[in-house]
Amino acid sequence: MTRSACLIFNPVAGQGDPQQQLDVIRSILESELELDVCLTSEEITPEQLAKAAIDRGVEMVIASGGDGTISQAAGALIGTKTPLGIISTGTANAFANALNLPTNLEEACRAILNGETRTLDVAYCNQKPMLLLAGIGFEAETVELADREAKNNLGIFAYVVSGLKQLRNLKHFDATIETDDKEIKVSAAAITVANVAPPTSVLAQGPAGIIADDGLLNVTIISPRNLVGAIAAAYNLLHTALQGNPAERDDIGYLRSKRVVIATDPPQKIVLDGEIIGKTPIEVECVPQGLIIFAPTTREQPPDEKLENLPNLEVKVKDKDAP
Ligand SMILES: Nc1ncnc2c1ncn2[C@@H]1O[C@H](COP(=O)(O)OP(=O)(O)OP(=O)(O)O)[C@@H](O)[C@H]1O
Repeated sequence: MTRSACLIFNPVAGQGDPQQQLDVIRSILESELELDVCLTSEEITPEQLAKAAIDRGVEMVIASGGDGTISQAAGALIGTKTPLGIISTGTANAFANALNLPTNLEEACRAILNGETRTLDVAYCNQKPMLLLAGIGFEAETVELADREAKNNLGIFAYVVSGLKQLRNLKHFDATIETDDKEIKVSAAAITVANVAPPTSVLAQGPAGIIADDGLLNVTIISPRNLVGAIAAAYNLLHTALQGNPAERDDIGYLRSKRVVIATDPPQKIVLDGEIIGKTPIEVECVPQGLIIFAPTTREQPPDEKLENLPNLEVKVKDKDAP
């Protein structure tokens, strides 16, 4: 019997041609699914559309858009048995990158039709669904500067440009962090609470390995003394994350907890899965194994070497046994 699915499609996410993307998605998915296509608008959220789809009894919900769209659609599925299909067409696509999900349209559609699923932790941040992370301070200011116009003009570099602008404006705040077993007071420029995060979400990379199904949130606290310290801290975080090691500078701290409450003085902006949602305080609670997603279990690893087509290329393979 044909399975029923609701496709929630954000027509303004990312920089691609939405009509062409929708045509490709439909042509693949409609071969095997009874597909109900719902477009998001500024007023109609992915969460509302996903809730209505569940009420209609669909067997799966598929979200196509950026991290904001995917996170909000997932919100309606937390704690249900309805799986989420993910087609990333956004600017950063951090969720797909963190979980090694396909970011190519055709591959993403095939992964959904294959039907292999995986169960992940999710969280609620101030009652809103969180798949990736909540950023306080620096990251929120950076995301706010990278508005739709900047993303349309610069793509992913909109975040880099606004991050560099924001560095010149680095401000510290006092924070109180309450975890399952501690209350911590600290001065910081950025605090990130992550469920999952790709290595490019540098400010989340304090601990080694952010595990998507360990039932815990990862908190990274960054307190650089000045601009040079901030750049050095960001470099250290990226470098250690790519090597799978924890950060090791005195101005970076990290811890894990199932629930975290953070208050700041003065109040700081919060970015939740790519969208500004207001100001501190925040309360984040992990929902272990709260979401089922379609995910290929065996994906081809990307090659770790590419040299072909470089100008004047000559490659000589060394004899390992030679002295
Ligand atoms: N039809 C629409 N017209 C205008 N805005 C929309 C529409 N549908 C959704 N939105 C807005 O899109 C935003 C979510 O975008 P989303 O995160 O999916 O993509 P993105 O910003 O390109 O990607 P990323 O999160 O990777 O940077 C929300 O702020 C939402 O209000």
